[in-house]
Amino acid sequence: MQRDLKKMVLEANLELPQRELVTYTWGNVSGIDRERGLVVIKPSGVSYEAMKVEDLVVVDLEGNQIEGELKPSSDTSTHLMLYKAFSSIGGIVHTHSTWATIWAQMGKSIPPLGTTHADYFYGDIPCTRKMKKEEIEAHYEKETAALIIETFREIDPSYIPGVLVCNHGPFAWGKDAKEAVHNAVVLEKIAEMAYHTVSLNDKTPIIDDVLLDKHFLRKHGINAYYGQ
Ligand SMILES: O=C(CO)[C@@H](O)[C@@H](O)COP(=O)(O)O
Repeated sequence: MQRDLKKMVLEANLELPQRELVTYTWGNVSGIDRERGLVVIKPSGVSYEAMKVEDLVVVDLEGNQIEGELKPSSDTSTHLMLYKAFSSIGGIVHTHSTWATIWAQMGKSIPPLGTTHADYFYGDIPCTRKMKKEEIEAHYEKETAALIIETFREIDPSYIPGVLVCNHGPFAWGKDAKEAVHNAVVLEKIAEMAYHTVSLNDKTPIIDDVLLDKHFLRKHGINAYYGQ
């Protein structure tokens, strides 16, 4: 497995505590080598402070362990199903970051209330429906992915690079593990600002489509002109 992919996935995992998106061993980041059909993911339950590149686990898209001595993240099945369903993504992160988890526990999608949101998410950051008892009792991690895929039936994941799993927490993604964590950091900041905005004025207007278009498309559209 390419060492540079492993290095990126390690650095992305280490950024979770650095950005205060996780506590203890919560959360996980993976990255995919689509040419080889292999995924690098964090080992389960290992402290970030002690994590080394050789601790990372490599699995194929069926979940067979290809490299690594440790057990892969307990959320590995969720990551694998999302890679299969969303062909445009190259990295996935799951956290229990405080403000995004508050919205997930409320079971509420985050509406676009400002241009910060519009710069990264082309509309609501959706919250999934509640998971049914029988789904929880089945293969929980696969059912979590199925819930996200169901929520994105009509949504292009490259326009909305994140989701809130009801009663659980956020997942975010990007073209690679580094961008997935960037989107997770932004999702958390948007969740915090939206929470306070709605607390101050629960009738706060969502932004007009024209402003949503302006901000999202100047960064992500075919005629994007943001940055160098
Ligand atoms: O969300 C959860 C559990 O719901 C995970 O973030 C957390 O337990 C981390 O698990 P792993 O260490 O990745 O197996």
